Amino acid sequence: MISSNNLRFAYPSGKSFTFPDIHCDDSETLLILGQSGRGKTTFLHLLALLLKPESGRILVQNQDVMRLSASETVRMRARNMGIIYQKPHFVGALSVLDNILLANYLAGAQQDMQKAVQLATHLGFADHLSKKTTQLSQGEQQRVSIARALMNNPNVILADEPTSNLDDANCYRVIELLREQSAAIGASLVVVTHDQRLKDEFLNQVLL
Ligand SMILES: Nc1ncnc2c1ncn2[C@@H]1O[C@H](COP(=O)(O)OP(=O)(O)OP(=O)(O)O)[C@@H](O)[C@H]1O
Repeated sequence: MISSNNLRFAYPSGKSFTFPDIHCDDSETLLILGQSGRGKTTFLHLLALLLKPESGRILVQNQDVMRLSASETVRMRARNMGIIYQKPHFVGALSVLDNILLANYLAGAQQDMQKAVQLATHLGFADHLSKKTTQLSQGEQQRVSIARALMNNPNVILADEPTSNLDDANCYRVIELLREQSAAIGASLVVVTHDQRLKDEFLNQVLL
């Protein structure tokens, strides 16, 4: 589960935000909708513990993560959170497979080749595992991002605009995969987006 209360944040430039409280239980989904510039990525980066709020509280698996030290925060993120960034941030020199296995390495876990191949097969890019990520289409890269985010069976999956550059067919396919995969491991799935196509796809929604 993940929840936030009274989160406030300000960039050094002065732009400041007060975010609505959210709560997403294990196996539940939450859509955070907002137009461009409303602070969706900022909110997701706060939930992902990549930014520190001015005030407020974030609970992950009922643990107050604001109390963690810097190294505990890094460990908590790597082991318990699967993050699908707006831009995938792959390591260009590595193969698709090694980019996925990197998630295990960063979490200090054993590399699970079998799981990587299983996910790639399920997500439909097993034929591309030895390619470089730049050789893949945007839709394929999005699916690689999802596989990477799932490698450590996270408690929480956070996805930033996972469908924004995809055509309708790929948009619904990616959302279905995200929902299906997070349900399979009992994770909370939080999606931030401006993509109005997702409005009817999620029961729980918050507007920014
Ligand atoms: N590092 C930063 N320093 C200063 N201001 C920033 C920084 N990052 C974002 N902002 C500002 O904060 C506001 C919200 O940005 P954010 O990326 O969170 O919005 P968003 O809703 O995700 O937008 P989009 O849908 O266009 O990606 C914008 O006005 C942006 O210019």
